[in-house]
Amino acid sequence: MATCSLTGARRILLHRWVRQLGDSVQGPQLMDLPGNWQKAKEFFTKPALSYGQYKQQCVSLRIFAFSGICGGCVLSLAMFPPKSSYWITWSPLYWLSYAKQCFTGAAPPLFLEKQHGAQVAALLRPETQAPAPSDTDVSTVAVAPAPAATTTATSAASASPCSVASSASATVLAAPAKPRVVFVLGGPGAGKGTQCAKICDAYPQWQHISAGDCLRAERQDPNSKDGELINSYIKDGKIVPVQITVRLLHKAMQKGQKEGKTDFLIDGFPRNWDNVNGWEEVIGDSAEVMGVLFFEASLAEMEKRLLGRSVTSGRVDDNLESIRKRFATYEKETKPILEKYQKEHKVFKIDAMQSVDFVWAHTQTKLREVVPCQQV
Ligand SMILES: Nc1ncnc2c1ncn2[C@@H]1O[C@H](COP(=O)(O)OP(=O)(O)O)[C@@H](O)[C@H]1O
Ligand SMILES: Nc1ccn([C@@H]2O[C@H](COP(=O)(O)OP(=O)(O)O)[C@@H](O)[C@H]2O)c(=O)n1
Repeated sequence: MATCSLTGARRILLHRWVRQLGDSVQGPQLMDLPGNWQKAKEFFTKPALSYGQYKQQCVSLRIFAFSGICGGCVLSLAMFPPKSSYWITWSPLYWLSYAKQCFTGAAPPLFLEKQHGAQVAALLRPETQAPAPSDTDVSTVAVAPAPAATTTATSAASASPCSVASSASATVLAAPAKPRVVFVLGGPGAGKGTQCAKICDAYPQWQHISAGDCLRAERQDPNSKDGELINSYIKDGKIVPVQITVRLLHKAMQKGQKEGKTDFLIDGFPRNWDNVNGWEEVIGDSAEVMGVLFFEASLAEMEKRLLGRSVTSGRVDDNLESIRKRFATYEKETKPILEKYQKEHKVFKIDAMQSVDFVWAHTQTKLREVVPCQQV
């Protein structure tokens, strides 16, 4: 009995103590959101008459303030993501496409599919590198005296296609044995040229060669016998016969090599089977095709961009009629080419619908995957 009344007295004391601390608020349960919302609103509309009421209003308001701030932070992170390539690689926005790639086979293979070799002796004596390239054959350039490929590795037989060797005291870095090529594809106006220009600005070993630019330059040449033909093909959004295109690409690569370039972005090529076969015949094994950067954007977005570009480009094909024809050619002829490279695990997709800066960050990440041993 005595114990019982002692417990009762303690309870009353404790209750009073808690009340003085202001913890005895009475109101809706935490999960009663409508009730809490009512109380939270009262914070602004109905001044509290007691401390208990005031505390309850604060507690209710806190629930909405907390979720509002957290929600706002998450939303702003999604809308204005940090410009870091790490974020772009691992952002939840890309999880779905990565999961898809696992099943469609578009992901790059985990293990090497072919053998890569390197002349270790030559690499350890870089001063004995091959002479300057000749005018006629891309394949004659063994090691260009250019900005070297710039990642260190532990072995010359490294999995990467760069020629890299290491010795006990120092690591010798050398340019690749063959010129390395990355094809850049995507619909007209997807932003291929814009991103290629950024790559070349940032990394001097790269050269941007746009098939379209080569053809337009050739068309302007009064001595060219192909000028008229090129003009009519471009106007109609059709693909120019590959003999013409690949000759111009080859010439541009040779010029780039003389200037010390080792890596080439071949933009807008190959656009159909004719292009693929022509490349194989003329360039073939003399260059190493590392992969395809594919800029993916909707037709509506590309049309909008091309119409924007038409204001200043002065291009005969930047008008609605030619644009639609180019889209048709892209859908019919270029997409099957992408499938071919996809089967070879060589396609590296980039979401080109985002802002230029966002696409640029993603491009750098992908370029590192295509050419793993270079400094990008
Ligand atoms: N990510 C982007 N967002 C908005 N506009 C872009 C983006 N990338 C490029 N553009 C613009 O779209 C137009 C087409 O870009 P361009 O790089 O010439 O495309 P492509 O070489 O694929 O035909 C240009 O006017 C360019 O400034
Ligand atoms: N490999 C190629 C690339 C371009 N071209 C022609 O050049 C035009 C312009 O190509 P481009 O790459 O400069 O421009 P976009 O269509 O990418 O904006 C194409 O529409 C084709 O007519 C070609 O015939 N073969």
